Amino acid sequence: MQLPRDVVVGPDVIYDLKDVCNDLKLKEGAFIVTGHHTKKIAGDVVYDILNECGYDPVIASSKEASMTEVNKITDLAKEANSRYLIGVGSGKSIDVAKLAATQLDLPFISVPTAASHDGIVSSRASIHDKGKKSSIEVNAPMAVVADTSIIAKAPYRLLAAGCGDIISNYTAVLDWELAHRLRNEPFSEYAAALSRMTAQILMDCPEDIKPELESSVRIVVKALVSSGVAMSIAGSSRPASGSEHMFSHALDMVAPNSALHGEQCGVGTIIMMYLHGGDWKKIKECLEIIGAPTTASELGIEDRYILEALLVAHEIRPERYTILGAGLTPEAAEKVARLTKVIS
Ligand SMILES: NC(=O)C1=CN([C@@H]2O[C@H](COP(=O)(O)OP(=O)(O)OC[C@H]3O[C@@H](n4cnc5c(N)ncnc54)[C@H](OP(=O)(O)O)[C@@H]3O)[C@@H](O)[C@H]2O)C=CC1
Ligand SMILES: O=C(CO)COP(=O)(O)O
Ligand SMILES: [Zn+2]
Repeated sequence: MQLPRDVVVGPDVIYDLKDVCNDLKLKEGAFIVTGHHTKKIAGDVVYDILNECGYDPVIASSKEASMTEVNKITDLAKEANSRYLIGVGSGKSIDVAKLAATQLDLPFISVPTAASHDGIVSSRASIHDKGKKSSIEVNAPMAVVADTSIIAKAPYRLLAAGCGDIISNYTAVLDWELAHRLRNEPFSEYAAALSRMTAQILMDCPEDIKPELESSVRIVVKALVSSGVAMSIAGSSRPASGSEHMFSHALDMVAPNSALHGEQCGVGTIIMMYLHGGDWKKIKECLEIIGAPTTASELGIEDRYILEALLVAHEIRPERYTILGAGLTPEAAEKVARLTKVIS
């Protein structure tokens, strides 16, 4: 099981990065991967911290989570004789750095600027290749440095999306239990309990999640870390990714303008909870209190793409058995989307 060795969460902890690197015996040879917006917000700060230590860092921006970008970063880091990689930014930058580090068999440090999903800590990377997005098993970050002052200043939409990704653990675990019962799929009680408890903590206090509040960011980051740990224990994303994630991955494929990963997973959780016969109204209410989307129009996605995604979601990962089984009929897809008020 791979777990981060250091997880540092709190205000201004970006300035503890030097101590984290020293603790991990990582000094010279840092390669920083950041995003176009997040370079100014945190990438340059990380560069300056390591430069002042005389660690001679290299910094590069990555525009998308694609295999082309991963290979570009891998080549640049190889040329620079880098000894470790640091992903500074949101999901895209972290995934690119994580996979490049794995390809080079080098340590990786995650410095998220937004708490938008549990990829900030997990041993998975979501990468586009030849028109298809795949979730790839990679080395887990050696350390996670989550500066809650920086994350609190990120657009609130990103934090609300992170909550959707956490709440989706409910239906992911229900799907996993179903696959265990019907298909004898290996199941970890411990990973499932941790994942469910993580979602429960958030569901118990949705009103504590508010814009620009450092305490809200802390709740969400800690939950994302727990979700990542649950996936590491399971050795797969099963505890945090079920039918609701398949729906989100399907939306990424069929909708011309997809929304944020966590936003789509939150809406997917409402629908899949209905199919499981669970309390979908509670999920919807909780997302509404947080200020995360609960309808197609709030996602900025036309109703017809929601229906299309529901019809193909079961094909996304045929080996992962879920409540979607062999797929919904068009009538059933429309019924569930209307009853849950996701489409009108
Ligand atoms: N590895 C895993 O397990 C998982 C990976 N993913 C993947 O992650 C990606 C989505 O990540 P997500 O974070 O939702 O979205 P993005 O990575 O697309 O980031 C959204 C935007 O927010 C910006 N941003 C980030 N932090 C700040 C900040 N502090 N202030 C202002 N702007 C900010 C980013 O800027 P910039 O342009 O600088 O990046 C970017 O433009 C997808 O590729 C998805 O597949 C999703 C779930 C799990
Ligand atoms: O997003 C994830 C968990 O929240 C990762 O899951 P996937 O394996 O579906 O990419
Ligand atoms: Zn997710």
